[in-house]
Amino acid sequence: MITVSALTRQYGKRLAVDDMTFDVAGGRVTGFVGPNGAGKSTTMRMMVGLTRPDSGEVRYHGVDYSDLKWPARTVGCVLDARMHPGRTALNHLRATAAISRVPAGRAEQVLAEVGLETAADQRAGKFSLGMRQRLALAAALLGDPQILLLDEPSNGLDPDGIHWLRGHLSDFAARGGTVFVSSHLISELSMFAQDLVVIGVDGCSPRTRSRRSPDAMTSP
Ligand SMILES: Nc1ncnc2c1ncn2[C@@H]1O[C@H](COP(=O)(O)OP(=O)(O)OP(=O)(O)O)[C@@H](O)[C@H]1O
Repeated sequence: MITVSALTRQYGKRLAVDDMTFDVAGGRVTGFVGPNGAGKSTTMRMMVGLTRPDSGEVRYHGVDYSDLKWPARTVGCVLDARMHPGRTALNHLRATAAISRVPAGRAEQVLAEVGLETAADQRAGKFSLGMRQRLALAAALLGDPQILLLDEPSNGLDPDGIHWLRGHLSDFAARGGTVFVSSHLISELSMFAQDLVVIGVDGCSPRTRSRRSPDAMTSP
């Protein structure tokens, strides 16, 4: 369970995230939907300590992210698909594994898990956006986390890739994992998310709500 309480972040005069409160249940896929500029990325970055909130807090089973014993092994993130262009896919994962203190052997496993084993020795700089998204997901899976936070992970994926991603995330949740995945398209999330957090253009909490059934979803 992730609890987001009264998160607020301002950039200059722009209130990017205003008093955002919601929770994310374990063992389910929760979609995070809102239009461009609504504050989804800023919220997700604050959830893993990459952007400092002006106020508010995020707790994972009651524990602050900065106090988690193994943050990278607890929470796997795809917050952007940038990576060192000169590194091969396998070397990128090995380097990430080393930083996260994960056994290097996991690199091959997660590469196969995302269907990139035949591209192991190709440089990431030559990858399509869809392949980079798969590689970013592989990096997020390295630490065998219980929680996945994914910001627009289907960007650049073709229809087969999107179908594969939905299945992969649903399986992850069915095995007890927690998935929090953003999109600006409610139609995309409604295909597989069980819960939904909807935010408006000003990223404010009063328009944030959870739905417990895809059948009940409507456009924000
Ligand atoms: N580093 C930053 N500096 C200044 N303003 C920022 C910064 N990051 C985000 N913003 C602003 O905060 C607001 C929310 O941006 P954010 O990227 O969180 O929205 P989003 O919902 O993820 O949008 P998108 O769907 O387009 O990715 C926007 O107005 C954006 O311009």
